Amino acid sequence: MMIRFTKMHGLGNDFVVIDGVRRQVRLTPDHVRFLAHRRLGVGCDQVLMVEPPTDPSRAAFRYRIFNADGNEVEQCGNGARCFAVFVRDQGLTGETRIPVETAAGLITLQVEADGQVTVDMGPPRLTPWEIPFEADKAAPWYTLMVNDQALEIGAVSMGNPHAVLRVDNVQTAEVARLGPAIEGHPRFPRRVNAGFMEVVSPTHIRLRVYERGAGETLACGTGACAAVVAGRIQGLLEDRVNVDLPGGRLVIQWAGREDDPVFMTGPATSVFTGTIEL
Ligand SMILES: N[C@@H](CCC[C@H](N)C(=O)O)C(=O)O
Repeated sequence: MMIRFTKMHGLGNDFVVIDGVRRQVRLTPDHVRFLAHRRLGVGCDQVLMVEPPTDPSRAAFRYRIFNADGNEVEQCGNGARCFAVFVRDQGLTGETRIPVETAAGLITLQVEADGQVTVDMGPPRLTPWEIPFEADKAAPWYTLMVNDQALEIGAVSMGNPHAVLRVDNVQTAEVARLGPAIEGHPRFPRRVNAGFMEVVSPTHIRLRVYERGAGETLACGTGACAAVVAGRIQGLLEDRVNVDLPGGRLVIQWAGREDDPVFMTGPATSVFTGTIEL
């Protein structure tokens, strides 16, 4: 099967985006791994599939997310912004406010006048069973034993699971060593995205994320939201925070109550389009 795709990125977190609205496309895990392969395929951190909604009264689209390892996952913040630009560029909608179904629930995107996209990611989920994370009750931080090392982590779901570790300096953080060990830690039964957060001030953090199923990426939107939520719960951050990732800056806002939605603002870029045989 020959498919058309658009290569996009959000601050360097890159995607192969496929229109599954005009033509039904069924992707297997092997297809995803091939598309994501940086030598044999197109190359990306995630494959995004845009589809018709299951409930047209709530949203015009559903968008699905597949990690480079072939697994389908619940949520992707940078992907959401790229999805919004994709459906407009493809002429699938002329709206600037776009509600969309994801595996983690409905989220709403707003395309701003300057081309940036603000996403209402919904409220964070903090109870351990919702993340999912093995712990007796919700707490601002937990001690996680990793290779005989006790790490203090925050645990947050933004629809997908995140562990957030505070570090003194993101540049020297042991992302390559600790990232895979946290990702596959047995207390996270569905594995986890591992964020390494340096708090510069109450309104500014630096962040690197070792993503579940993709490895370290240049940016992670849900990771930025989770880091701000974890930092705010720990009393370190204010309600509007600039998050500097290796690929650039996101602005994250969270008023701080458990049912308050998290808002993420940042860019989304189209790089090229192509066709590929699956
Ligand atoms: N890059 C994404 C997150 C993609 C999914 C993640 N790797 C997971 O497995 O949950 C983002 O920008 O949020």
